[in-house]
Amino acid sequence: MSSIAFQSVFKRYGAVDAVKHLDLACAAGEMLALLGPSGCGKSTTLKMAAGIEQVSSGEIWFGERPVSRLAPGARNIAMVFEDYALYPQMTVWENVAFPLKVRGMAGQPAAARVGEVLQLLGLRQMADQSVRGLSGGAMQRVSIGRALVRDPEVILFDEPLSHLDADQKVQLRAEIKRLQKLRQVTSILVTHDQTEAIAMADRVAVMNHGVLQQVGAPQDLYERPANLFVANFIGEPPMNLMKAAWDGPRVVGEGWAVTLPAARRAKLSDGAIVAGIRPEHVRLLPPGTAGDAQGVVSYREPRGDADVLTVVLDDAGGVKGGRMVAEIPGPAAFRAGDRVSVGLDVGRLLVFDAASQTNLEAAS
Ligand SMILES: Nc1ncnc2c1ncn2[C@@H]1O[C@H](COP(=O)(O)OP(=O)(O)OP(=O)(O)O)[C@@H](O)[C@H]1O
Repeated sequence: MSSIAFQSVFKRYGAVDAVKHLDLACAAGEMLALLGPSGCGKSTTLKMAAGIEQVSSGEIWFGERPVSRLAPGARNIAMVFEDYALYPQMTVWENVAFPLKVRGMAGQPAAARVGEVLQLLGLRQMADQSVRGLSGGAMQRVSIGRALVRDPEVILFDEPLSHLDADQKVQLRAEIKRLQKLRQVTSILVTHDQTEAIAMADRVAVMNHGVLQQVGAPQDLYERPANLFVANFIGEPPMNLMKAAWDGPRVVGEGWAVTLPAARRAKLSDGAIVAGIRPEHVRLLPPGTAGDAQGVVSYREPRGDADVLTVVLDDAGGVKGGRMVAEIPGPAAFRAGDRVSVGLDVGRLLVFDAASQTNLEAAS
């Protein structure tokens, strides 16, 4: 297995800069997810690794080997596509055996490899079936088998779960992760679905408008987003991001205020800020209880084990109250129209620079 590194990679389509100065590495045996909204450049990045698209400038390395000028066939990669790309007239066995056949591998060694991969994927019983009648999940397992069978250096997964039902998604997500770890195959996964990226990848690279925003372990992105884009993109319901200002050690927002510990405040520069707090770090208390804000519940969305409540804060200090979303264990004691006191977990409050949009503490 080899590592993959994108070194100052740039891709331009006419006037469109699809990927801008990408520096990103995926370690040998790691699964790295490329995550971002439609048009952010994640598919283009994957296609450049595959050799389907050429880089405009920069280099892609597989281990010590520069590959950006190599044809796809010379890169020793396998791809798993969202639409499975199987040969419909062939059986499960024939589809998985195909990459070996085109490389001239036949007889007992090929049969043993195909058999082992089918076993690994729980496809042994279906070996002689045509792939035509299979469920989406089974078809995708066949296509994963076809990718694994020849021990590629790298597997590139392009939205592999996007056509599957919710329960098949969950199953296959775990299956892909298990196989990837078992075989220690370096993998890049492209997805627009944060749940998928977080569940499957060792690290997640978040892109927007062709620019890498942050790369890190899922928990890092969740707890220490580098900027407002990542803060807003990761997490559901999204983080509360609220215009705020400094008043000494106090962060004052629209209808709320908290005091930061002196040591923390001392490290943060002055200037216009945006404060961020995740809904699960907002507490709702009975009205009149001391809190960081007071307000009225405007909307309650039950989510089974948790409820998501939107609170319209009271005006304070001559400033119109803003909105805040809280996620609390369900069923919540509060309903739309109830007055509440709002408590913020100040240790979890993030402070972003309003102009540069960067997390002031992640940057320091
Ligand atoms: N072949 C092409 N010719 C011209 N522009 C392209 C081409 N392929 C992609 N682009 C443009 O490059 C940008 C990045 O596209 P890309 O497909 O990589 O994004 P993406 O994040 O994978 O989005 P999606 O999930 O919708 O595929 C977009 O603005 C897109 O319109």
